[in-house]
Amino acid sequence: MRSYSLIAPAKINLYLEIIGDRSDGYHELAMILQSIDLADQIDIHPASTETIRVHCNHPQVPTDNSNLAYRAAALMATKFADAFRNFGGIDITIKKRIPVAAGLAGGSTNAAAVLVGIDLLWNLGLTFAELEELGATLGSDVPFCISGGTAIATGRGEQLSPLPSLDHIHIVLAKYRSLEVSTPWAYNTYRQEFGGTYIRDTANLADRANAVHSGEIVKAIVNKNTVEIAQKLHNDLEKVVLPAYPQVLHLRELFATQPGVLGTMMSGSGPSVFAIVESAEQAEIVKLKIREAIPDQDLELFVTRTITHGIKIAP
Ligand SMILES: C[C@](O)(CO)[C@H](O)COP(=O)(O)OP(=O)(O)OC[C@H]1O[C@@H](n2ccc(N)nc2=O)[C@H](O)[C@@H]1O
Ligand SMILES: Nc1ncnc2c1ncn2[C@@H]1O[C@H](COP(=O)(O)OP(=O)(O)OP(=O)(O)O)[C@@H](O)[C@H]1O
Repeated sequence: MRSYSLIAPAKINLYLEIIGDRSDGYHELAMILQSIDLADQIDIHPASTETIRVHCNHPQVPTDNSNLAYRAAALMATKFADAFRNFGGIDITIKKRIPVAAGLAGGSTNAAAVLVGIDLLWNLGLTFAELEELGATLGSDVPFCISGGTAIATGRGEQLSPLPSLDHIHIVLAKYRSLEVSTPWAYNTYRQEFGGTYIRDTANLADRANAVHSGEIVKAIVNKNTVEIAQKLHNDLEKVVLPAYPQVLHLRELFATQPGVLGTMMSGSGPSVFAIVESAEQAEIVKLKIREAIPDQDLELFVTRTITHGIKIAP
């Protein structure tokens, strides 16, 4: 039986609006998610015994059953128990390049790759819709990570509507290695501070979230107007993360003053911050300028770009 090597790209949030409280404890969201060319590699090998094993080159990533990739494999083993028995175990190796706990969906994209990889390994022939439904049980960002590209995400982030893809928009991305922001903390703090302004009627929640379809940033994406997209970036979670993490606020302000930067925003629940930049050359210059201003090697800097795909087989 063959092995599969998969590319699992990170995502950034071009837009994240918190609409209100849901009865299941999650928040109703209106988001625009975008895949970027910063990716982990996931190798999936068949194993001789009925076990699931995860290996990872990153010390902060657990390899036990708390790893999201492990949980994806366990889900497939339970749902497709006959195939698990017939084909045997699964050995997963994660080559981590995506910064961990960064708001870039690192764990989610690993889980997405495992779902796609096991579907191939066991010849299950699942559709994207079926894989997304399985992915939604693992985490809100997992369904998007499967197909990737550019998409509106509503509900708790799992309801997707594809947008025209944005290729080759130049991005500079920064993250302090030692800084982690917990996603539950970010949402819970937002609820405590801004919960008073929430809409609580369920029908209304979905209507409000769907208003993003006719929003200005979507028009800018449809028109492929990078300058306008950069001006319309938005993330409600900045309201709680920036005041609590002065280093992130500083990064955000530093990016905003660099020549060639069209717009800047925190991604997801942070703490990574990205900037949309005019050209590949400008991106290298911005990266250099940020490094000059913050020589601390704890700050990781990446030049990347938007891409049009999610999980794919490595060339
Ligand atoms: C911040 C984002 O990454 C933006 O894309 C996502 O909203 C979070 O996606 P994720 O990490 O896949 O999130 P999940 O694993 O589903 O949820 C983690 C925690 O975030 C909070 N959460 C998440 C999604 C959502 N719509 N409302 C929430 O309140 C909940 O406290 C939940 O327990
Ligand atoms: N495969 C994995 N890759 C990275 N982290 C993982 C993985 N599985 C579990 N984790 C744990 O999940 C935590 C969050 O890491 P992750 O990189 O997924 O965050 P994130 O990018 O903020 O996710 P999101 O944007 O979906 O909220 C880490 O602290 C780590 O311990």
